[in-house]
Amino acid sequence: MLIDGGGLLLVRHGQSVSNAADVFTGWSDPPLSPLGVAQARQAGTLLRRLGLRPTSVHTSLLRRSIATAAILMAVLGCGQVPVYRSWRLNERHYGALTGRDKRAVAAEVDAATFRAWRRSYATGPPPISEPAAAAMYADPRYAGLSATVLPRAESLADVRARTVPYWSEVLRPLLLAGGTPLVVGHGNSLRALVMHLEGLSVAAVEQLDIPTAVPMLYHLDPRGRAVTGPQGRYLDPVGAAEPIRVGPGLPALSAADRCGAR
Ligand SMILES: O=C(O)[C@H](O)COP(=O)(O)O
Repeated sequence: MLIDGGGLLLVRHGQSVSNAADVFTGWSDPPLSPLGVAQARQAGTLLRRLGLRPTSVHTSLLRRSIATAAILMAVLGCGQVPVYRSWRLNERHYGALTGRDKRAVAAEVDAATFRAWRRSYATGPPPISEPAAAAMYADPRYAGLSATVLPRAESLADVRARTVPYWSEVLRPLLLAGGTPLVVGHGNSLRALVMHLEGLSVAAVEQLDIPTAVPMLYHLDPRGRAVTGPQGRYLDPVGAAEPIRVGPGLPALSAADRCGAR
């Protein structure tokens, strides 16, 4: 099956070593796990089979996003396209939970608090300490940013406030110009974007989990609103429903599956 035209492609990075270890990750910066690398390749293979060619790539400042984008684009073999990195696409800042084992945290607090920290719209986790924040933001990648945009913890509402401008000021204009921007984001930065694009209620977004490395595609309708195609939110709905996606998934590409072949 090939999909005509382009659109906005969103994909969560492949599994990181912290995801594999069930550790709160947020703005910490672990690499992809071997499974995450395989998932990124699989996502690239799917886009290639569907004939979808990103015209620009948008990542967070975190290497699991940057590496997933690089692997995926290498599989696509579409040559060089502009690549943009933005703190606005970073994962939700998990505050004092960053680096902590999720099961250990779950054992310390009641289930409602644990769920609120992970999935609620308005409640953020407890903030990271001042020294831990200072150490995190000493990293050169954050050097050009004002202290006012560097969080110590974020709710999903906070994440929405920083991701929606990236949609309206960067992604939407690219779509209107006929481009196919690819965003490689994170579980919660993508929940926030999907909430905005689909007009989800707070109750609906609190139920939403975004799987690793399953591409989503949105088009603009004649009124300029983001809509999904007939396949729904995910280009691989079966893969999206699997608790953990494991390769090989799709068969190897043949020479006929060259970038842009119809
Ligand atoms: O930052 C993290 O720990 C993950 O990217 C998302 O974790 P969550 O599913 O607990 O929000």
